Amino acid sequence: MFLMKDIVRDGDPVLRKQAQKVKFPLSDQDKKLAHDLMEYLEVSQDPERGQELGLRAGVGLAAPQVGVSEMMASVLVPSEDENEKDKPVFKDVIINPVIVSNSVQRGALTEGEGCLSVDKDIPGYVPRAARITLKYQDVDGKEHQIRLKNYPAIVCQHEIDHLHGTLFYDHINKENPYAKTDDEIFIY
Ligand SMILES: OCN(O)CCCc1ccccc1
Ligand code: NI
Repeated sequence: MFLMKDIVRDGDPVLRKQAQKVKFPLSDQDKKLAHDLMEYLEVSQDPERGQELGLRAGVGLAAPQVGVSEMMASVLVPSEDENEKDKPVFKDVIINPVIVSNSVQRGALTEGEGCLSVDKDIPGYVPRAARITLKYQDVDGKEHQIRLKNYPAIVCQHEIDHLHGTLFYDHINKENPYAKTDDEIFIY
């Protein structure tokens, strides 16, 4: 079980490295990593258990954030309404993910982004592709190619950035953090 003490913070070089492709079939170590990356999200999103363990809630967690420079990240975007808890909008461990295409249209979260590896709040819009076509392998090595939009698309781009050594604030406009072009959509 990962705890906050296991999460690498900004400044550690592992967060700025290009992660290595994961080989299949997964080693026992990689199987455990995939499980633990998803377990963190599930527990951190459970109010009682998350609080009890002092976890910052997260909708994604990339292997480099726990010091493992491999192309693997968990994503768990819960459904908006509470009583649909067991039907998340997107839930999977994405391995060797590739964004095969993205919309010209950009999108950003109105409240900006945060990161479990960045302790301070960094305000500003994080412009991303509004829609993406994502190709990845799951823990069984099965290839998936899916189209994502809105929050799941934003989260997956945030996680895939981690695998290439990019952090969310790298995308924030230095001159005007809230600069927006007219065709940008805003989510949430
Ligand atoms: O890398 C994931 N982690 O730092 C948790 C935060 C995830 C996240 C937060 C806001 C927008 C997109 C993704
Ligand atoms: Ni992050």
